[in-house]
Amino acid sequence: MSDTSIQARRTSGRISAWGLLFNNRLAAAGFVLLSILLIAILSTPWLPLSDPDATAPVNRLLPPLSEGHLLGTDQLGRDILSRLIWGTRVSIAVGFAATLVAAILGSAIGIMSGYAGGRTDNLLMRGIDMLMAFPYILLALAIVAALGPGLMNALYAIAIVNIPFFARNVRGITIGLSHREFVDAARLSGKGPLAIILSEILPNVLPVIVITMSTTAGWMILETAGLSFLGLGAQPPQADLGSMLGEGRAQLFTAPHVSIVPGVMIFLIVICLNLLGDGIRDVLDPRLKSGALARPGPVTALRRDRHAPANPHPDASLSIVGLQTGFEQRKRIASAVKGVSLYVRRGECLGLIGESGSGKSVTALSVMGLVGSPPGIIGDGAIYLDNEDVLSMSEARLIACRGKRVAYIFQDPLTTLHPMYPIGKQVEEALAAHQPLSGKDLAEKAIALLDKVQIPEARERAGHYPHQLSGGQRQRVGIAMALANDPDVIISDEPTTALDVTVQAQVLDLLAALQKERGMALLFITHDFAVVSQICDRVAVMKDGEIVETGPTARILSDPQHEYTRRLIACVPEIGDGPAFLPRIARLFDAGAKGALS
Ligand SMILES: Nc1ncnc2c1ncn2[C@@H]1O[C@H](COP(=O)(O)OP(=O)(O)OP(=O)(O)O)[C@@H](O)[C@H]1O
Repeated sequence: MSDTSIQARRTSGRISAWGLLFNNRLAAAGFVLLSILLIAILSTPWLPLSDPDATAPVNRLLPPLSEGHLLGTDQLGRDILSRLIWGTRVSIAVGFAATLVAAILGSAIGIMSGYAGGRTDNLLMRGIDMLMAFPYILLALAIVAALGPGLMNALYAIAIVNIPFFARNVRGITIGLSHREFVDAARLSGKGPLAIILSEILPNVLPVIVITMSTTAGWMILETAGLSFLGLGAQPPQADLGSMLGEGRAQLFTAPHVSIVPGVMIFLIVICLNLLGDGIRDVLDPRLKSGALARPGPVTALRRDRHAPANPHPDASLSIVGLQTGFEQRKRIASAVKGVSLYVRRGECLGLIGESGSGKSVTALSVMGLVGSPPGIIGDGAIYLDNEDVLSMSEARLIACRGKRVAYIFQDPLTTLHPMYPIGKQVEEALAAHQPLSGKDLAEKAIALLDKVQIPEARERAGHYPHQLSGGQRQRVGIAMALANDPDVIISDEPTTALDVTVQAQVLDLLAALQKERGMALLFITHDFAVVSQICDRVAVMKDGEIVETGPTARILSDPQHEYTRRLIACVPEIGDGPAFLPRIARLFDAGAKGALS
């Protein structure tokens, strides 16, 4: 099934959500078992069960499978099956109600606290801290002791002790959300705090609340059973799973079934809820489903039947031949790179240009096995570094090549630099990964590198954190880290896209100068022909996972052969274009679309 059809089915309604849920077999098993249980407890009044509270001393402690008593009887001769089903009904109702109360109150406190901040946050969170300062079961006992034993009071106690859990979770997420741009945009549009909370914050925290509820409901049922077990919840003769367990305790050795039966039921309910909770989390978080949050393997997975074509450019620093990389989606593989071949020689800069989603980054990441697996997989082709087949290297050797023979510079250094370490330390780390340096030598070399990439007052700046630098300076740090081990190949993935034009020009000049000075091969990914013309010797144009045209930059610019290349070049505005620029682009793309349809 394709990406879009999963997405379409997901947004079109419940079928896709059910499909995703049932894709997780354990969650599906939990769902089916729980549904059977819910149907049984909802139809309890109409089931042919004997009175759960009717005692019959002559029939006391009958074993399971006795006549008329499928699960036997307890110490007062009451039918265990009947008490079990009535008791499960009570336990689930109390557990779910407590979960709902805790979720509503806890989430409301969390959202208010996280959104308002300041004194409100302080006040609410100190209250929550006080609740958390007691061991929760002691707190529940104290609440029941104050309110008096009984199921309703047990429900209040369990709900209250679980409020902090929801409040803390939701507050953390709300703090993150309330500083996001879409919330600022809502403020600017004139929405009040309540409207922002309801329309912007709540929809974003709701999946987290539902996930937390589904994973804590089992706990709440256990806690309710615990209070009843201690005689503080359900009061005789009413049955719930905890009180049945407590009553069976005295017969644990003479008639173990009296306590084993409710014990097994508690176990089943809790395990089913937890499995279902995992499934719900998968449904609500598409990243989990696609494996994007799974811990990726150290190198991209390779298809076993991959065939490695010979290297047509053995003299090139980097040569990619017929590379195919895709992403596993359920039972099929969605191709992102479909047989790409390119090469870069020493001292040369190759521009890889194409529109968003054409597969440039996946091609670049495939070189060092950095496409996350799952779901990424290299299906075919070969990658040669100085004529050595990278995809046949051992995992350890490939990892050792990262940063040493091939280094990357990414688009947004604010996301790739560690926010908690000074930049000097981060450059030192890049150096120490491949060089036996330490102490002062390491620090001096890091400062020299920062100086090399023209960070002003490098010695002082080395102690600064990424957030204290401008975008251009951060990208210079990224370049310094890439240069740290004198790699043969640098792959830079849209390194200037996040920068304004003047800083972009400075960073490009720096990169070009360093590349020529050190004789490195540079694979420069961009979607901007203006940038290509400034820095690249040759250019490869990529569209829909394939290279459609390649050649020297000057030739491609003056005489593009492919329609798509022409359109990309036309996207570069020229001085004097004026208002005619946008209609010209629109006409070109209309013509392209018609061509594609005909
Ligand atoms: N983890 C993933 N799972 C599934 N598909 C993915 C994943 N990562 C990338 N893709 C798909 O691979 C294709 C190529 O993506 P890629 O990031 O290489 O594009 P790009 O040309 O670098 O675009 P941009 O210029 O926007 O960065 C896209 O269709 C994208 O949806």
